[in-house]
Amino acid sequence: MTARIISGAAIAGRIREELKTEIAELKERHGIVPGLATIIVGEDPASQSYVNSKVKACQALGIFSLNHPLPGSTLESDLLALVDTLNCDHRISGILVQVPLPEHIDESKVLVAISPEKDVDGFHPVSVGRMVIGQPTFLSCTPAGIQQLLLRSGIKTSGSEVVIVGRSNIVGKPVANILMQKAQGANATVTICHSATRDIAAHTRRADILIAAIGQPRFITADMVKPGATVIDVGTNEIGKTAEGKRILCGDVDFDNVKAVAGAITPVPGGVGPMTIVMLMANTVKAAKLAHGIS
Ligand SMILES: Nc1nc(=O)c2c([nH]1)NC[C@@H]1CN(c3ccc(C(=O)N[C@@H](CCC(=O)O)C(=O)O)cc3)C=[N+]21
Repeated sequence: MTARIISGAAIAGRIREELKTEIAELKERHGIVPGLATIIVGEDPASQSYVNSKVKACQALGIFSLNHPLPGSTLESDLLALVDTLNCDHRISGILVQVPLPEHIDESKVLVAISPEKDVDGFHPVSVGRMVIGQPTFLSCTPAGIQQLLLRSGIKTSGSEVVIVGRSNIVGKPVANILMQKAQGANATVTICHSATRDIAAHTRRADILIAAIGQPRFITADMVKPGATVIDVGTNEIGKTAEGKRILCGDVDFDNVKAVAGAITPVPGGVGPMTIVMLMANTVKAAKLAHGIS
């Protein structure tokens, strides 16, 4: 058997088309242009490349965007002051501060400084809290993208065994919460594995849906996957550069071998990554509507 490839790139393309229509309507009927502000501190090339993709995605959809690249030596107080300015800027519907931040800046302080109404990343404790108790909120983009991938590929989560490897605040924990939620009928039975889990493979082999968000190239091998399972690969590990200096990416899943066992699998690149970006656009549109009382 060889797995069906779930193309995040294709599904993200369809969501982009839906958003384009919605954005054009907002402009025509209400004179509203959604706006996204991105802040990046320091010069990490991977972070710069993600932020560039976000800015490009905004331009393609008709979302106003402001990027603030700041030097790595930026003071925490200056970053907080910029967030505050953007909180008050009526052109800006959503604010994204790229993480990780340099060591001298307290990430949690910066994330709580973002107004929850503009928290399109869904990292503010208020957004996280609302998500956990199933209230309407901004869902963080990678977990929301995974949910859309499953929904739009016809993969049933209700009653399914979902096993997540990785317990980060930006992927593992939120995706677990979203998929176990009764709201929208997600209703999965969720297990989270991490570095202290005894016998990770014993858990992953039970998964109907296996989500790999570890940050280690090819961590999930074929023997860890139940035949026919759906495998979602959240990893974006840089394993080298081409002769032209382009990054070579590899997921957390040993794709070539796992695809012979799995029923469906997401590739890297072209899987979860493009979904993350399009869900950020969706959250920005949602923030603009909320700010203007349009539902
Ligand atoms: N505040 C904040 N919000 C984030 O959402 C956030 C962040 N910080 N920090 C870093 C992670 C990582 N992340 C990715 C986004 C897109 C791709 C993506 O589009 N990947 C392409 C390949 C891109 C390439 O070729 O470099 C793909 O998988 O097809 C990957 C990773 C968002 N993150």
